[in-house]
Amino acid sequence: MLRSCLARLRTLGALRGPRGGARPPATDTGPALRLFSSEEVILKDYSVPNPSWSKDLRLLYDQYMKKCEDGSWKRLPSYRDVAHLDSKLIKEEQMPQARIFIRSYEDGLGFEFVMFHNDVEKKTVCLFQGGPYLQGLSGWLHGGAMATMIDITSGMAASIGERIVTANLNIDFKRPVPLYSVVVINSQLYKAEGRKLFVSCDVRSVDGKTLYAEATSLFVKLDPEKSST
Ligand SMILES: CCCCCCCCCC(=O)SCCNC(=O)CCNC(=O)[C@H](O)C(C)(C)COP(=O)(O)OP(=O)(O)OC[C@H]1O[C@@H](n2cnc3c(N)ncnc32)[C@H](O)[C@@H]1OP(=O)(O)O
Repeated sequence: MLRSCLARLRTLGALRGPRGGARPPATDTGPALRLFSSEEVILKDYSVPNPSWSKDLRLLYDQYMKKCEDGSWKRLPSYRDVAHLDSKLIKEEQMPQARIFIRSYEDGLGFEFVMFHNDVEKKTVCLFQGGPYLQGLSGWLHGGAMATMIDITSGMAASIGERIVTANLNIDFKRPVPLYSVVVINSQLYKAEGRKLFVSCDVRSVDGKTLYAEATSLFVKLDPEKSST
């Protein structure tokens, strides 16, 4: 039953959620996507403010929500469980505990972020605050955590709603990122060539003055004719 409902929602695009639009109601848990009124399946959208968000993150969030008002930018909702439900690669009943790892920490401990997408400019911006469980060297964010966020943000710039994978990711780490600080990840699709999507990305401080990292990446659209396993 759930599978058929999800398939229907996928067709309607509902699982990708309300991209942008009206500002979500400010609640402790954030707005939820109710799949069916008759079923207890509610997906919580995590890309809205929670009490762990710093002032910097909230201010930037408000600035980008303003940019959404004319429709040029859309806030991208983010769910904990949707990817595996929405994937044709695995069967959800085989991996009931699977979750998206960047959403698997409790509020404030891991990856706090929200993404905004501009479809005309092919840009995705991620406002990211790294929590204490992402520590690498003392007091700094682990480079792998940064790489994860660069990957996901670049992937969104490459293609929203299509089945793509990262084929190649090159990162120059320029400065260590202090734990708990907010950074702005700017990514842009600059070339599409057949199934290949090329994205550039940089990571900067909130004031834009500090360049933390630069990256380029290649995403490849999965070929439905080929087996991915
Ligand atoms: C909805 C938005 C989602 C946003 C988030 C997305 C982020 C996802 C983050 C991930 O964690 S993805 C998981 C990590 N990545 C993988 O597991 C990918 C594993 N690799 C593969 O599955 C395959 O190698 C791949 C699909 C990338 C390519 O295999 P295919 O057999 O489909 O294609 P093929 O090998 O024919 O390559 C297609 C083109 O890409 C090129 N290519 C593939 N891999 C490349 C590579 N590594 N470097 C450069 N070019 C590469 C390849 O040369 C070729 O170019 P041409 O068309 O010009 O001939």
